[in-house]
Amino acid sequence: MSMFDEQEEGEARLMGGGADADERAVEAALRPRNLAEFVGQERLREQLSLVLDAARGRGRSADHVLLSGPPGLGKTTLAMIVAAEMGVPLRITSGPAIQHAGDLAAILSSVSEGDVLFFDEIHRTARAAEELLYTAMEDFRVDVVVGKGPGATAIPLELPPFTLVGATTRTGLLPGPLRDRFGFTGHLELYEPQELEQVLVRSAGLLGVDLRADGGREIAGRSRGTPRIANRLLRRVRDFAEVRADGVVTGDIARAALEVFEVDGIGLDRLDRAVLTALCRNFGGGPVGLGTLAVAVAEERETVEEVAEPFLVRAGLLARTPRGRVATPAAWTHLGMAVPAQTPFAVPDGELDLFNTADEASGG
Ligand SMILES: Nc1ncnc2c1ncn2[C@@H]1O[C@H](COP(=O)(O)OP(=O)(O)OP(=O)(O)O)[C@@H](O)[C@H]1O
Repeated sequence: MSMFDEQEEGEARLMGGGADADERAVEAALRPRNLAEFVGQERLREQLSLVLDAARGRGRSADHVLLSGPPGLGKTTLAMIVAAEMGVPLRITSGPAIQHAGDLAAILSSVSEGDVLFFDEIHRTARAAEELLYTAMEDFRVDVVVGKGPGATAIPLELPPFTLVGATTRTGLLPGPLRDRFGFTGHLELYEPQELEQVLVRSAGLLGVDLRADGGREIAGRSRGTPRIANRLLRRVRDFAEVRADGVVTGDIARAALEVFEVDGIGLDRLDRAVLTALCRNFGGGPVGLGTLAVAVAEERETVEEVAEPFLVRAGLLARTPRGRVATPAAWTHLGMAVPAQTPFAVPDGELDLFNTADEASGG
């Protein structure tokens, strides 16, 4: 992986495997190019537009921006929009691409005045590089250490002012000093179905798909609050409509297509259902540690936590508690199982963590 890397696919599981280059190209083509085209996230859009207008008015580069939220909600898109709105180039790198402080120093020293540096998965940056980031962000300076041991000297390297746009799925994983160096922090929320319908209408227009209102409603309702998923489902429904029908995407066509692709009525896919099923069937509804749950569904902890859980929590099917993951009665009902007389879903006040992660004491 190069230090400046292309955006990796955060969520390719829907199609059962990595999205190929074509899929990525289509995704790129569907990205909104400016804030006006960006659907939803009203509050964040307003705040960001104020930050950018003010910076433009002062003729300065914008303050550093931190964007957090589950995959596929538009963090990369917003970073691109920040650069476009400021009329400056965008450079892209990511936490995992930076293994050593030197990697980061190389990137920072190649940044020009005003550039926007998009730093994806910033919470995964190596510790040694992180400290370099502190002075780079605050003082536009990096201290490059030359030599080793007692003879080592730090040579300060002045940087031109630039804007760092950091993206993370979990703000809580960022060390305080790093978080504090962002002048503006925005959290992206899962989208409402009506907003996803707007995303779909726009995408259908760009892709030349004949999407009817009921088709859009059906797809939006099964997109787990996520524009990336809405756009992917639209493409799969289009495949189905073209191969098995006349290409028009109606509600019936969308339902039939999504059944083929194993996306259920509320948008849960195979992984979501596997997590719920394991929780209800293997662990009696919990509480169970995240790690144990991840092993039970043969997935990485991060995938369960960052990809499956946010929507399961939002749908009221799963709760994160300090003692572990717990199924709500609705989970059994959704899986078509009888709700046990006593479910573990009796969470003391204040222990229910609906949107953030309470890493359970048991660790899992
Ligand atoms: N608000 C929006 N309006 C319209 N389309 C959107 C919006 N947000 C995201 N999209 C679409 O969803 C796709 C995914 O968005 P993006 O890559 O920006 O998400 P992300 O949050 O950076 O995801 P990850 O964390 O996985 O990198 C893009 O192709 C874009 O077209």
